[in-house]
Amino acid sequence: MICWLWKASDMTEPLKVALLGCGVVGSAVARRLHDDARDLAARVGAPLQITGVAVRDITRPRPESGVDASLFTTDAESLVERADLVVELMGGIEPARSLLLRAIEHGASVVTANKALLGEDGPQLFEAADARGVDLSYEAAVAGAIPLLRPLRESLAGDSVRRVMGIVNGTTNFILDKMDRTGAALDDVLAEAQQLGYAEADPTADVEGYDARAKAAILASLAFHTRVATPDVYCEGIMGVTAEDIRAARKIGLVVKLLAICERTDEGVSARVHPTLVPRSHPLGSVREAFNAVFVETELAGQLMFYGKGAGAEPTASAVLGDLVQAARHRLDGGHGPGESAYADLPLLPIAQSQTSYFVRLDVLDRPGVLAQVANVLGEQGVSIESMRQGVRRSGDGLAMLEIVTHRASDAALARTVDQLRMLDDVHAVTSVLRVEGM
Ligand SMILES: NC(=O)C1=CN([C@@H]2O[C@H](COP(=O)(O)OP(=O)(O)OC[C@H]3O[C@@H](n4cnc5c(N)ncnc54)[C@H](O)[C@@H]3O)[C@@H](O)[C@H]2O)C=CC1
Ligand SMILES: N[C@@H](CC=O)C(=O)O
Ligand code: NA
Repeated sequence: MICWLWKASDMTEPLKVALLGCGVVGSAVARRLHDDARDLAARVGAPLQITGVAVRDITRPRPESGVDASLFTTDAESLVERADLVVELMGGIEPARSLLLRAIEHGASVVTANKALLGEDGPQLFEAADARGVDLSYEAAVAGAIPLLRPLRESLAGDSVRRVMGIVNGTTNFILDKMDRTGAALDDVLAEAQQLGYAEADPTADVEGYDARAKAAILASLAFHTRVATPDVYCEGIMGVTAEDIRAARKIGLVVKLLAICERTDEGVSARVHPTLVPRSHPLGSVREAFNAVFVETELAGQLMFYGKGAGAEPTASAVLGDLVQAARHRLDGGHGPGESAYADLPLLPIAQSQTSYFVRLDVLDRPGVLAQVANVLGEQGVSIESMRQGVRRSGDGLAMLEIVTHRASDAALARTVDQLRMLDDVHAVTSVLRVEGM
């Protein structure tokens, strides 16, 4: 027999929850608030009552959300003024920012999954939440369901993070993984990712790396106690990754992943997002489909790995609801969680100072002395060669293909090297330059 410890008489007044947006994630959150109301109330100590859901069109039926049609409204402003807890799942910058600020001003704790907004305007929102003494929580904004931000904010608060490196965009991982396994074209795979609900409404944010860039800004800010905004993050998306790059990488045991890499060195902190080659044997190399995985390296804990679903309605709803329950508990206790921590204020380093290995592919004239010329250019720039391999092109055009993997070098040295290689008469084209990590 199931014995419920919770009784209606134990409960305080319901906490009023306003939901902003009822799309992929919003409707999954609403559905769980409805279906799991009893459990959630027992965990919080008070029922969570949806008092309204802001949508653009109240006439559209949304049976999947389980929300009573009378609760849909287009008047988001007055909805947030009456709420104890506001969950923003509209996405975009405006009106999400104004609505969250308005909610905070009226004393509500807020939960959001909106990395675009946090990456752009996190400090303004944090300052408002700190000043009002309310929670601003956003676990779903980075790596969806994976508990990652709370560990960085709370569990690792006594440690020093040196590096955060991972796959934080499910759509691009889905695309790159599918291209790797099937040789399919990027556009076909993207359409599938959109159908599965992984891609942003405008998938440019995924494929150009902007989504991962905003997440990298959030991660670097939390990890290094330093404000890092989206424009501070170097960003290259996956649109330039060709089937040929993927095939060439496969031949030498590497796989292409879009990585967000946040590092702390003696000089400062850096954050970058770019397609990266990693060994197939590396834990990030075996992350499939839309899964996310993030490595965190700290001084005391050493290496930690976080893995799970970074996108999709229900996984994202899990993180949103976790934040909501925590904010509701704080509300009942009269306290709030940690606010922004940016005390370290470390210098932000340009991409030119980043150190990594590189994979460079060239089409060269197939004649004696070419290898020596190429090796000479790398040597002059202080870029050391890890391996060099020559392949034959099938086209019979007198060209050979040269693939070089370097040891770690600065981005600036590599850029100079590529410029010099392009100037050699025997180099027909530099067809690919990709960074390599985890070797
Ligand atoms: N879909 C996913 O897997 C994940 C999404 N997120 C984030 O969650 C948020 C929501 O994403 P989705 O649910 O996927 O987007 P969506 O596009 O499915 O849903 C957003 C909803 O908000 C509504 N909306 C937009 N502006 C509005 C306004 N001014 N007033 C009323 N309603 C408005 C839209 O009509 C739409 O129904 C975004 O910030 C996104 O970045 C975060 C992690 C994963
Ligand atoms: N479009 C994003 C959704 C989650 O943030 C992704 O693909 O990871
Ligand atoms: Na998360």
